[in-house]
Amino acid sequence: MSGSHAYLAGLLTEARPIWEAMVRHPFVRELAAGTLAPERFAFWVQQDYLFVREALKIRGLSIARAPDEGIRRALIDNAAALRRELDLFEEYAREHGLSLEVEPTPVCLGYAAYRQAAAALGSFPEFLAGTWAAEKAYLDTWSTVKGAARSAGDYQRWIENWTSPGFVAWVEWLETTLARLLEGQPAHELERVRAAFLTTARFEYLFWDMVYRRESWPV
Ligand SMILES: Cc1ncc(C[n+]2csc(CCO)c2C)c(N)n1
Repeated sequence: MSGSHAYLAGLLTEARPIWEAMVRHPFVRELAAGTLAPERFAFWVQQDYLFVREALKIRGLSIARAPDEGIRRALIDNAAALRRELDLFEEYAREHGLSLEVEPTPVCLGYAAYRQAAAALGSFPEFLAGTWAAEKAYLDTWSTVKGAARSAGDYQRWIENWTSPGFVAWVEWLETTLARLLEGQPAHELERVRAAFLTTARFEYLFWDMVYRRESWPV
C-alpha cells in the first residue's frame, strides 16, 4: 500500500465510531427492519431531494476546478448519475402524493452549504475527501439496509441506486484518485483532508438524525 493509501485507511479507522453511529442509527435500523414510520421516510425523501439538487451545483463547480482531464470526465459522468437520482425522488414523490416544495432544514442547509463552500474555496483534495466520505457513507449505509433484506419494496430503488456496481466503482475511484492526489503533499494539506473527511462524516450522521426526528427550524 502506498503512503497515501495508508493515510486514507487510517482516516477510515479514525472515523469508525462515526460510521458505526451512522449505520446503527434508528432510522437505518428501522428502514432495514421494515418498521420505519412512513412520515419519517417521507421527510428523508424531501430533504435528500433538496440535498441532491444542491449537490448538482457542487458537481458543476468541481468539474470546472478539476486538476486534470481524466478527473474532469469522471466528474461529468457522475453529474449524469446525479441527474438521474433526481428522477428517482420525483417519481417516488409523484407515486406517493408527496410534495417536494419544502424548505431545507438547518442540517440540510448547513451540510449542503458546507459542501458548496468546500467546492468553491477548498483545495481540490480537501473537496474530494468530503465527496469520498459522503459517498462512502451512502454506500455503506444502503449496503447495510440491503444486507438486512427485510425492507419494504418501496425502498428498493434507493437500495439499488446506492449499492449498484457502478456506484461501488465510483466510490473506489474517489479513494484511488484522492490517494494519487495526496502523493507528496505536505502535512498541512493532509490535515485539511482529514478535517474535511471527518466533518463530512459527522454531517452524514446528523442528516439521518435530523430526518428521524423530522427536525426543522425551532423558530
Ligand atoms: C445526506 C446524503 N449524503 C450523501 C448522499 C449521496 N450523494 C448524492 S449527491 C452527493 C454529492 C456528490 O458527490 C452525494 C454524496 C445523499 N444523497 N444524501
